[in-house]
Amino acid sequence: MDMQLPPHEGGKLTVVDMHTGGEPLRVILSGYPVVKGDSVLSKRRYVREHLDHLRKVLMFEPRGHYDMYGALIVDSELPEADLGVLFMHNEGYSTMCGHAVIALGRFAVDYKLVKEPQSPETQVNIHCPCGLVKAFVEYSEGKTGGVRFFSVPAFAFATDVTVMVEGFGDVKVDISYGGAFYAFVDAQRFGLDVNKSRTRDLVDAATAVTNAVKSQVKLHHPTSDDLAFLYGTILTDGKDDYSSDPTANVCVFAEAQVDRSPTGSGVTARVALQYHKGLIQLNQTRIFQSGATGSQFTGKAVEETKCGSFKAVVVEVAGRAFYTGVSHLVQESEDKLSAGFLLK
Ligand SMILES: O=C(O)[C@H]1NCC[C@@H]1O
Repeated sequence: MDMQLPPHEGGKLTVVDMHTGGEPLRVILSGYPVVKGDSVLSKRRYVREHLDHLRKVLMFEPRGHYDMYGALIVDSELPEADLGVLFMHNEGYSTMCGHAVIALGRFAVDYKLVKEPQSPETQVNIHCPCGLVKAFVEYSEGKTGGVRFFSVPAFAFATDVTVMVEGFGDVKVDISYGGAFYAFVDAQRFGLDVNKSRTRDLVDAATAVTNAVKSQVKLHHPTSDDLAFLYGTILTDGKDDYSSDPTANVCVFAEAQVDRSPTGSGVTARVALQYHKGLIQLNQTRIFQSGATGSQFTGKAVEETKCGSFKAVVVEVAGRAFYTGVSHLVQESEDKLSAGFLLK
């Protein structure tokens, strides 16, 4: 059978699809216009202002879905970076994405974005909007495997902040930064269990918290205003004291989007919070499990540092990504739904 598409007009984008712990990553291979801007952060602003229609083509139905996630590889202004990246999701463009870094580490080695791969690990420096993230990709006999990465400086922004959450009253939240800002709350506060409750109930509670924090707490980041926004809320099982057992969480980010993975930037922020509270020591590894799929990442604080006046830590996160396919996405000019749509 002929596997070519019949003749058609309109744009064509080629993508490689992957997943990390169940969370999708659609890596754009070709067909995306040149992104203007002299820094990764200014490129992020450029795509938001000029090319947002392509995010909808790539992320939304009928080619994607409500919870789709994407990565656009761009040039970086940092000499030590092997690649720059912009992340995209159902609402816009994030500043950090750990599950994507784990997938992109493999992708960069497999698609030869780094010079000579080294065994047992190949280093890939990925310039994310939040800063330079160093990833180490297992590499043996021509095959890539698991990936660990070192985060940008991560810090507890505020703990035990009381916010008024619609439908739930006063709720105490912690706010922490792991390349993006998250609010953290024990799911028990809402009578929920991150491993067992219906996803819809977890989403409703987390979204109410996100809305409350966004309207009641002013965030700031020492290096850039572009980083000073709340990306989402992470509901946890409350098991923050050190244990060799896994601790579970569910991350609801962007426009009520649910992460299937344990959330790399969320693990980073949660480790920074646990370290700040004296619940874990440097180099004590914890296992973080997704309440959504049961997939796991490990995380540990490896070094104390500073971010502006905040006491911060560098966090190492590790996980594994897999390829799921390669696709040519086309837009037929007569297709009225071609621009993309979402069902809420
Ligand atoms: O792993 C992460 O950090 C990301 N996954 C989706 C939401 C976050 O950006």
